[in-house]
Amino acid sequence: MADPATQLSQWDFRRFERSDLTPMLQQYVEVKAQHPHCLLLYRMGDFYETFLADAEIVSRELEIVLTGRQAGDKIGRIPMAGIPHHALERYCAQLIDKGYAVVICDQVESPEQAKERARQAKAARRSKTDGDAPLLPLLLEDSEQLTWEDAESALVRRAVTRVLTPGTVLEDQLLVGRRNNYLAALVQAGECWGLAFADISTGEFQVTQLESAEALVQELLRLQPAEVLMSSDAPDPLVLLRPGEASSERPECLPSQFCYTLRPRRYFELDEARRLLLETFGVRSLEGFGCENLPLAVRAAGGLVQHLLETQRGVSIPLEGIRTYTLSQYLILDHQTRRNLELTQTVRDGAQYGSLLWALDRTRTVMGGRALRRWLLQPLLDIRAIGRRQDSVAELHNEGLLRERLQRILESVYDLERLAGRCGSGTANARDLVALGESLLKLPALAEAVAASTSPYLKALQSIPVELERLGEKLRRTLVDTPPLILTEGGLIRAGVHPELEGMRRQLVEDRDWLVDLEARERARTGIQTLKVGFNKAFGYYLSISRGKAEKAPPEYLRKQTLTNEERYITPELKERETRILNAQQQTNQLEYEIFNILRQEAGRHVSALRQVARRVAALDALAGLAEVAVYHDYCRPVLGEGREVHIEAGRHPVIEQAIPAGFFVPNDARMGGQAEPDLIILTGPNMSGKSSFIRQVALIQLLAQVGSFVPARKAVLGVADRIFTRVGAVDDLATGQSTFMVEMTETANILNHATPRSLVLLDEIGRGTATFDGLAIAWAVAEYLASHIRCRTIFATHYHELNELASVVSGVANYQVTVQELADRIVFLHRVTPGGADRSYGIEVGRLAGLPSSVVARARTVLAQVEQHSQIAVGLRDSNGNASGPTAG
Ligand SMILES: Nc1ncnc2c1ncn2[C@@H]1O[C@H](COP(=O)(O)OP(=O)(O)OP(=O)(O)O)[C@@H](O)[C@H]1O
Repeated sequence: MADPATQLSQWDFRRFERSDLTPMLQQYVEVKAQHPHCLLLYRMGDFYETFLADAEIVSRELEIVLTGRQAGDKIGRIPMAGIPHHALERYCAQLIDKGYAVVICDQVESPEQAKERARQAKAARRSKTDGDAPLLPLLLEDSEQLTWEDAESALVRRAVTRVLTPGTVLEDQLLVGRRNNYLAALVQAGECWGLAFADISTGEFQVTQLESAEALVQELLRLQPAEVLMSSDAPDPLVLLRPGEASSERPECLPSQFCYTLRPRRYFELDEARRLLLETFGVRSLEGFGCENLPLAVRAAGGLVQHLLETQRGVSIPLEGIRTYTLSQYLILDHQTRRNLELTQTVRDGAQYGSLLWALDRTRTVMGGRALRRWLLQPLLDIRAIGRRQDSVAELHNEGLLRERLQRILESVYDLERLAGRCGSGTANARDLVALGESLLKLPALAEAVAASTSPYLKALQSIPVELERLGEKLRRTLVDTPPLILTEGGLIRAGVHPELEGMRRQLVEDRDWLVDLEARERARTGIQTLKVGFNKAFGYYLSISRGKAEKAPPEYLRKQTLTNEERYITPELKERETRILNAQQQTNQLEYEIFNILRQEAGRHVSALRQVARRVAALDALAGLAEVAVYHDYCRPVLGEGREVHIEAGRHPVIEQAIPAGFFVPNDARMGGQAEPDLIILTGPNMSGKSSFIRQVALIQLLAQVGSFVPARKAVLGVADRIFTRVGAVDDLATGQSTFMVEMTETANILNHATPRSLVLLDEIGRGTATFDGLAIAWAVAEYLASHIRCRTIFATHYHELNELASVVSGVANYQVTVQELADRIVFLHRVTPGGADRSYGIEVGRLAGLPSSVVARARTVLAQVEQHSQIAVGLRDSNGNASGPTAG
């Protein structure tokens, strides 16, 4: 059998005999052994150090210098890389972003405490043994010579204080403000899956059960979780599969682009999961959460909570109750559709600029930004819920001054949702509490502004819980405006807040004044005008006299240090005062920290109320932004009904119209799905005329309407759609090794298998990825199937003009074209959609515009003329009388 040790990398910690390592590295390896798959950041003074293989990874990933450290006589130097403690969050953010889990091991006592402990231990040993133990040849953390045993006990005690995995971070710097950070957990049983996901920074926690791996993958792609937990036979320590990492543990159906964490199966057992959930939420049954009878969902949720317990290390689990949902509550958008419609990022470069979110996001708070993003990715089906959002957009649209007033207030509201979470988990720092206080103090102004409002989302903010106002006031009253980040060095609490603190501070001032006076007193007494009082870390306060005057130093001055130009002295009186000052300073800092802690706990007790208000503020912000866009870009309120019609008058593409100069966008109508109207539109037109833009525009208007937004049109009456499907463009899916055409056909098959009469289907150039005749044949058959079998509303953009024949064969099909104007030497794109079919593509014209050499353009024209002359494609679909033949009945 292969020796497992030989498979370990050169610097794997498991290769080393612990007793060969220095005491400090033994301590390190002990901690590392409990977290073998995580990067261990080990606090040493002002640095977090990494050693061995971790050091190599960290230095490579963070581009920091790889140094070395002596690890013991037998081992020699080992790799080491460190980051300054104040930059911890920034560097952790980078590591987590790259899919690593990071364990923070902190010093839990000061070096002085450790030394004192060691001295006592040494004294105790001395009194027990006769002779001295052999002395260590090197000087360790102290100037005293120590034995190995002493050195071990002199080691500063350290403990793991945090385990950071991509889905369990709470720190501001580790999160993206305008995006949720989801931790997901999966449980599989046959075809079915349980899915739980939570954003622990905002407290959101949802569960569902899904009937196929395909549905699960679509949900994962919507959520884009930072980390996915999976039950496995893996051992207890965390095993993280970084994005793209191959592993037999991950079922093939799951996309490799996420970071997966393997957890033992017992975390996901039903009884254990249920028990943990009941205990965590302090309830007697899961019925209130709606998941009592959804065992897979419960198991996933239990595994998720168990993971949090392990990574949060005693920090209370900052989750609200569980919300159970089903996919059928929302408009279903598959991943391809969200991608094709460029809802949150563009296909070309993945940027937000140029996406629908970019065009619509006028939010003033990051939580408003998160809400809008969620809404766009998950539009609604319930007309009443949509109506509530529309009513609020309408009020904010009509009341411009009110909207502007609200938005001005929102500009100074911080991320209440996440601040609340950090208070609840006890991880908030003083700046967080100041931001929380400032934000809370804005709420009364919001409430006052909406006092007379009538729409639901505005009315929800009319009354602010009085305890939150009081909390805001208290925070402002107690904390200084810009407190330091470090909580234990004072400077947090305002003057005049706490009588005991005041007394201590007064005493400190008096003692310091005594020092200032001391300088004058001693100068007068000794007659040395250059005498000064100074301070340094090594030996505290001292009196300094220039070398020339040193002989005049009084006898009670004890020389402590000689420098080139000065002598430094101490006196018993000075030392006594110094001890007093340092003790007083420490006690003051400690008291400040205690006052801060009590305040933080008090804020933490309001976490639920804070989050509820935060969610309302976020929704108001998102709606105000939608209203602003509606005003500035002249959107209308769509009328939504239970019917199937898509009636859009003078519709525009919300993104393109903002990207091109004002007034250049040509509005177009769309009418389908109503009485005596087509269900399927065949849209032809030259290249570059605007076919793709038109079909996307129809989809986006439908989607925006179901988000509750106004839409870019003069008028819109729309039936609620259950799904929107798009099949657009041709992109190789290199990741899964599928060809362009295979991807196209897979997506088309998905549409044909899942579309219903209530769906809206947008197809762009089906069949283009294969030989012309095959492509045309497939396009024809697909269009025919959609029109005559599924009868969903479809727009089918194509260059196959032959498809225009379909309208005369199948009822409910109509032809539209995007028109161009043909001038003597060029064509002008009118971007106007009109009834009728185009018979030319002007592809060669577009090639000429794009700069093809003129000889190639001329040759293409000749070839086209010949091909057209001999083409019989459409003829084959006609019967002997010249009529188009219909689909076979079936
Ligand atoms: N209604 C419109 N008003 C103004 N400009 C438009 C309009 N529709 C489209 N455009 C502009 O025309 C360009 C081409 O549009 P689009 O890509 O939709 O054409 P297409 O007909 O799908 O072309 P192809 O067949 O080559 O894919 C777009 O980049 C857009 O800027």
